[in-house]
Order: sequence, then C-alpha cells, then structure tokens
Amino acid sequence: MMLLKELLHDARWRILLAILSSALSAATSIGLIGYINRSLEHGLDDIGRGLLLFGGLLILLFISGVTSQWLLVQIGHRLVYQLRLRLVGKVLGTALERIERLGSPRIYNALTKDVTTVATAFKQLPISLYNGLLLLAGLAYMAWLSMAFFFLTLGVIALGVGLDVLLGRKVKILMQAVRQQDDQLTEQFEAAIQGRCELGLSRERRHLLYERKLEPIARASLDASVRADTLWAVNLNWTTLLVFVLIGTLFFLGQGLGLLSQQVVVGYVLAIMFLRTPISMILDAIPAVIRGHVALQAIDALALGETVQFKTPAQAAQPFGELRLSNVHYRYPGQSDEFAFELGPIDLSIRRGELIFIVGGNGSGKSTLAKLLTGLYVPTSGQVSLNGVVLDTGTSEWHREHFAAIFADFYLFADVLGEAGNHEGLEARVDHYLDRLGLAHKVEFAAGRLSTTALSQGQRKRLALLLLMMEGREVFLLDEWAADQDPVFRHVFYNELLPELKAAGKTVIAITHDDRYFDVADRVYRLDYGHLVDYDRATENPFQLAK
Ligand SMILES: Nc1ncnc2c1ncn2[C@@H]1O[C@H](COP(=O)(O)OP(=O)(O)OP(=O)(O)O)[C@@H](O)[C@H]1O
Repeated sequence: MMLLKELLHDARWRILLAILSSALSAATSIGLIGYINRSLEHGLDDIGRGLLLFGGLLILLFISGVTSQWLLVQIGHRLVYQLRLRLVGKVLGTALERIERLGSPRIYNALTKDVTTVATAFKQLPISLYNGLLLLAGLAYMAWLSMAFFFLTLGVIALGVGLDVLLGRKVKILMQAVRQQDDQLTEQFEAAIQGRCELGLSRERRHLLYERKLEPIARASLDASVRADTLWAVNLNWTTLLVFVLIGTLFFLGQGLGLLSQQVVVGYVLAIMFLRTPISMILDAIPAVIRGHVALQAIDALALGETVQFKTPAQAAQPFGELRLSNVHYRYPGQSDEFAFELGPIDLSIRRGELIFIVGGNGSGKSTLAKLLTGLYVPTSGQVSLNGVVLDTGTSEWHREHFAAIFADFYLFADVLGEAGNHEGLEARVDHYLDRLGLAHKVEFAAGRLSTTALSQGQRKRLALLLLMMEGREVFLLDEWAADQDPVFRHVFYNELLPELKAAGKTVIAITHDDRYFDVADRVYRLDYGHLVDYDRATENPFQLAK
C-alpha cells in the first residue's frame, strides 16, 4: 500500500483538478435535468433565453466531462507506468536471498498480472469517482425536491450498501484464493515450459503435471471465480430491485395516497432513472477494485527492498587489496531445523593477484561461499571485509563492485558492457576474445550486442567469460566454469587464460573439480559440509570427497 500512497501523492494536483472538473461535470448534468423538469412544470417563458441556457449547459457539460476524463485517464496510465518501473526497481534492489525465497512465479505474477490488475482497478476509480459525484449531485437534487422522501431513499440506499459490504467481503476472500492459485498455476506453467525435454519423454510425467497438478488448481480457481462473480451478479440484481421498489413507493405515495406532488414524483423518477447508470457503473467497478486491492496486498507481501539506486556508490570501487573472512557463518533464511545447511566457521584471506581453487562435494557449500565472497549474501554471523571495509547492507553494493562472476546458474546477457558501463571502444577486444574463445565463426559483435546467445552450454559459458573480461572488474569468481568445456579448451583455460589473468593483476577464485590442473593455483581449499580446510594436493583426491 505504501507504494500506491507514494504514487498517489505524486499525482495529487492532477487528482484534485480531476475531482473539480468531475464535480463541475456532474453538477452540470443534474442542472440540465433540473432545467428540463422545471420547464416541464412551468413551461418556457422565453425560448431564446431557454435555448441559450440549455446550449450553454451542454457546452459546459462537454468541456468539463472531456477535461475530467482526460485528466483521470492520464492519472490511470501514469500509475501503471510508475508502478511497473518502481516494482522492477524494487526487485533489482532486493537482497538475493529474498528473491530466491520468493521464487520466480510470485515475482513474475506481481510484475505482470498484479500490476495490470491494479491498473484496471485504478482505471475504474476515475469512472467511479465521476459517477459518485453524479450520484451525490442527484441525491442533493432529490433532497431539494422532498426531504421526507429523501430520507426514505437513504434507507433504501443503506439496504443496498449493506448487502454490497457483506458480499464484498465474501468476494474478496474468494479473490484472495484465486490470487494464490495464480501463483501455483504459474509454477506449473514454468514446469511445463522449463521441463519440456523431460515432459516430452515421459507420458507419466505429462499426465502427473496436467491431471494431478495443473487441473485441480485450475478447477479450484474456476470455482472460486464463478462463485465470486455469481455473488456479485446477485448483488447487481438486488440493486435493480431496490431501484424499482423506490419508484413503486414513489408512485404509491404520490399517485395513490396523494402525499407527494406531481413535480416531486416526476423529478424523482427522472433523477432515479438517470442515476441508474452511475449506480450500475459503480457496482460494476467494485469487483475490479477488490481485485486491485488483493493484487496490491500480494505485491506488499513480497516485502521487496528499497528501489535500487543507479548512481555510483558514495565510496568508489578502489583497487582490490584483500578479502578477509573472519569466523563467518551462514544459514539460509527460514532454515532452522536440524537438517538445515550451515556454512562455517570460515576464516580465509585472499590477496590481490592470487589464484585460489575451491573443491568440495555436492552440497558442501561451494556456491553458498561464492555468494558470500562476492557480497550477494551477508553472513549470519562473523565478518567479511574487503580492503578492511566490513560487508554489511550499507557497504554491500560497494563490495560487489569489485567482483565479476559466472555462477552455475548464470544468465547470459547479449549486451556487452565495458568498464565505463557502455560498449564504446570494445570492438577490437571483443573480436579478439571471440577468436580466442573459438566463437568467431558463430557470434558477431555489433552495436554493443552479441549476435546470438542460442548456443551450446559450453559455448554460452565462453561468452559469459568474454562479458566478464570486458567488465574490467578486479576479482573473478568462476563456479565450475570449465566443467562444460571440451578437453582442449579446458587446457587453454587453465594453462593460458587463468595465468594471463593473474599476470594482469586479477584475482581469481575458481570452484573446480579438475585435479589435473591444481598445480596452476596458488592455494587450494576444500569445503567439507560447510567447513573450509586446506587441501593437500600431494595426498588428497577431490573425487573421494564427494562420497
Ligand atoms: N536457496 C537455498 N535455500 C536453502 N538452502 C539452500 C539454498 N541453496 C542451497 N541450499 C543448501 O545449501 C547447501 C549447500 O549448497 P551449495 O549450492 O552451496 O553447494 P555446492 O557445494 O555448490 O553444491 P554443488 O557441487 O552440487 O553445486 C545444500 O545442502 C543446499 O541444500
């Protein structure tokens, strides 16, 4: 909700102007009805003056209506634009642990579905505001016609609103369920797309996904949606019924019992018939507004961080000197049971220009350690410091500025960025590395972009290495980079590229299992279920550790 409040605050002047022009438009509409009613009752004394007044009111109605709608439409679309940008900004500014915990389906749904739902709701708000003002003007006119009957009208309205509130609550609960089911559905959609090879091979797995996972969630979502819309349809018909109850009472009191004058009856009937449209438009808008509210709650529940800042950190990245870990422990958030993985205690110091290898079995904590070293995770206890500056939420961006990494689940961007954050003057170096990495025949570099990223896994990793070389960071972290390379290229990597990086003053931390090349490293460490120990190249074999 904070996000919406901020955005509404930014648009407060536009909103005020829109309310004023909507009020003018609504007052003019009611003025026109009053004028017609008065003319029916008293006749027209002066046709010229009457036409002028009627024409003037029509022009005012047109101008104020168009102005209010123009302003309100702008507010609605701007809100979508700002909401999208702020939300992506917040995702970019949120700690990696939180993003990993939320999972991609929830974030995708917030960025795509929730933003659109909030937008749809917000686009209803201006229309409802306009219709609400019309309704108020109509009620004021009714009160002026007959105060006694106006109180009766208020009683009928209270009956209508009472059911609205009651059903609105029920509808909201159903819509919250539908929203949760949306996340579960997106999870299954993701499985259907990402698991296409496995699903293509296994009829049983397709059956499981379609019949036992997807279909029950889709059906529950269908049932809840139908129930919500049916409840609201009942409400709409109840309102129509109340409108006719009001008109019937009016005729009974006026024509039957003679308690109301002809002018009051005709005025009321005209006003009620006129107000039927704004009333039904408001009621039509309510489900969309409830959905918008549910979507905003879903966005809030993500508990994203602050919007990312694109300006350079106050402290500029300085030459890398030393990375030090002192008594570092790390536990994944929310993991507290006895089976939870814990990294640490870890004490380690890595100095400029060193080539460090880390080995260890599956699940021993190598990737977790890599994220701690690069500042993507903040330790649960103990200290990580770079050039003596302790890593915390305030310094983590500055810390990260020193690193470039290729993780096991890396994403390959097609845009190439140099040290200055653009692609100017990179052509010769990119072409040189495309050639060295054996990709010159497959990939071209033009206008700052690689011509393709649709390559084999080993080739994609080579392109990732090229991007990393261009960024000019001081410390490289490579998580099992060579695992997907052929023997020839593995040799080039360990015997040519790594020594070249070291000679250029770069610091390289490589997670690897390639014991044939361990002699290239200055130091080799072994991770043993979260504990870091020195690895003895003379006596140990990394593959025994994986047992
Ligand atoms: N996002 C996460 N949330 C909770 N636990 C996690 C998460 N990621 C990893 N773990 C746990 O942390 C432990 C270490 O995982 P990590 O990925 O660091 O191991 P690794 O040594 O890199 O393994 P591998 O060689 O298989 O890549 C594992 O037991 C894993 O279950």
